[in-house]
Amino acid sequence: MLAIKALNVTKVFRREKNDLIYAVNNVSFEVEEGEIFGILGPNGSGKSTLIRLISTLLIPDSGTIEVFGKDVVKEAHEVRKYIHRVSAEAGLFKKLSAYENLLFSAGIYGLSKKEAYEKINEIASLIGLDKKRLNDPIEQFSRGMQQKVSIARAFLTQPKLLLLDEPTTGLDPRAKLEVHALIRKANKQGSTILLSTHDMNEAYELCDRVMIIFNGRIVVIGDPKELVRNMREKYQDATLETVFLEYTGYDFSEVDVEEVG
Ligand SMILES: Nc1ncnc2c1ncn2[C@@H]1O[C@H](COP(=O)(O)OP(=O)(O)OP(=O)(O)O)[C@@H](O)[C@H]1O
Repeated sequence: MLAIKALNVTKVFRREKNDLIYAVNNVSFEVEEGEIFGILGPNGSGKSTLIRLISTLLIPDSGTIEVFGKDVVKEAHEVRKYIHRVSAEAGLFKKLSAYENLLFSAGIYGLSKKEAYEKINEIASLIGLDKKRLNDPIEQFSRGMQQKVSIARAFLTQPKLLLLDEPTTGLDPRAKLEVHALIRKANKQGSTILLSTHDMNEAYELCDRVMIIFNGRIVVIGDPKELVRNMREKYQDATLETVFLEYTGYDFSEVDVEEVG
């Protein structure tokens, strides 16, 4: 079964009267159930907009998106049962402790208090969240720690589709690896994963397929290892970063570096 089927999706933002931004421009792609699917693209290329469309937070101007066969506009209520989205703005209650935030979410998802405590402790140790600090209010947490709490929240339940908008931005290298392990674990347990990232190593290691978007349009979709292999025919030491730069039209060899002194 398809986890996501997007067909000719366009989302336009109006800045001023005649100034239109095609944040997502006639995009079609499919994500198979069970995949870890990465969205890559420069700043402002439309990654977050696309994730917000899939998670029913925005309505497309044209085209359709189905999540496990349900239309994100006409059957938004059904779609919301399948998904959980994590984004950079952590969306936590700042005055409440991490525990309280997680218990609150667990309650919404119908976990008993006992189940919730067990789950929270398990996930906290998996992502290296200091247990001693779980009772501190979120506003006293660093950005990375807040990010970890919002990731922990996503793993309290087993969503059919996990939408992770730059889940590891701002995390230290160890925390990144811990989150990667958690993503793999959730995937093994049955969650399909869609994640956006600026970390090419992360995408290369984690994703079954990646999609690079540029100015709201898809420029390439494929297995990252295969994309790199193909690129090595042109550049011997190509990495996914080379693929990214090639497809998004950036060429650093053309940048003049001014020498000072
Ligand atoms: N609510 C909005 N109103 C107006 N323009 C918007 C809105 N949201 C996004 N945009 C514009 O749509 C385009 C795509 O933005 P989006 O946030 O989807 O990019 P992104 O690829 O997620 O970027 P980043 O990597 O910087 O997070 C940008 O030009 C952005 O300014």
